[in-house]
Amino acid sequence: MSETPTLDEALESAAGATTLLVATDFDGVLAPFEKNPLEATPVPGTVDDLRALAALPGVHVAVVSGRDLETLRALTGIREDEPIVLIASHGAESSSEAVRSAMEAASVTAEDEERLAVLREDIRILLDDRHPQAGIEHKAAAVVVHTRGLDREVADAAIADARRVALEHPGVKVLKGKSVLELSVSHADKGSAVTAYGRDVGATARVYLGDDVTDEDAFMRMTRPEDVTVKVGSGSTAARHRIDDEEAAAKLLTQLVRLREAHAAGEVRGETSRPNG
Ligand SMILES: O=P(O)(O)OC[C@H]1O[C@H](O[C@H]2O[C@H](CO)[C@@H](O)[C@H](O)[C@H]2O)[C@H](O)[C@@H](O)[C@@H]1O
Repeated sequence: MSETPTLDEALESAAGATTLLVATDFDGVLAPFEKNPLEATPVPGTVDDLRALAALPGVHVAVVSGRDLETLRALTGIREDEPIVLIASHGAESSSEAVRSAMEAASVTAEDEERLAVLREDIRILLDDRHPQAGIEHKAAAVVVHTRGLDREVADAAIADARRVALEHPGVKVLKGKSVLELSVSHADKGSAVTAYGRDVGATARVYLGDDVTDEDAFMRMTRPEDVTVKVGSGSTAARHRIDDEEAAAKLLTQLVRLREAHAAGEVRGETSRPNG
């Protein structure tokens, strides 16, 4: 293998790890963007590939998202009794007890909820009065202003005004995503949450796919030689690898299933596994 492995080489190596964590973002990775956030649908086959990975020995799977837990469960169709962990609200919510416990210090307090209620109302008034074309999304720990599909000037004005409103609310974190401005009272981040899950399962290699600025927290925390960080789409990134789009992400997951199945079959036949675990 060359000093800087190609993505194929890195995946081949990670697939042979004793304990592999596969974690993926939702919007812009598993699911292409839609104007209506509730219409985002995973690329066909991707959730089944996650299920196939989770069924293989020594593989742990997580979907990591800015969505809240209830919405993420509904959009992925991943049931509570399935062995796939959901990490939602950028790490503030999770189906994993270990992740919840690790993120306790960042959990939303009663005071945060009061702050969020006032903020929701101020954002609603702003959009009603000045930006009726912008959309609003309410999440457990955040309110989100949506501008997908709007003219650039209209979108920029809505985002700038929402930022100004946020400044009037101390303790509110502002996250600029793709055609969204998220105003959150949670101080969790995807990097802390997903690495907590990796520690809990004893991952010896971690694969993470993400497309947005909030995924950079995960990319920056996954810097062991065995880690495979993959940025989906354009934009600056701390990830080691890049692929084009959600279709390429779907192919990568299928490739990972095949590679891990091959390693598992090799072990059953008594072949020596790769020495990276
Ligand atoms: O962490 P993610 O899973 O990537 O979630 C980030 C945000 O995704 C959603 O917004 C994005 O997808 C929408 C549906 O396709 C699209 O309309 C919007 O323009 C995108 O930014 C979601 O609505 C946000 O709450 C998430 O934080």
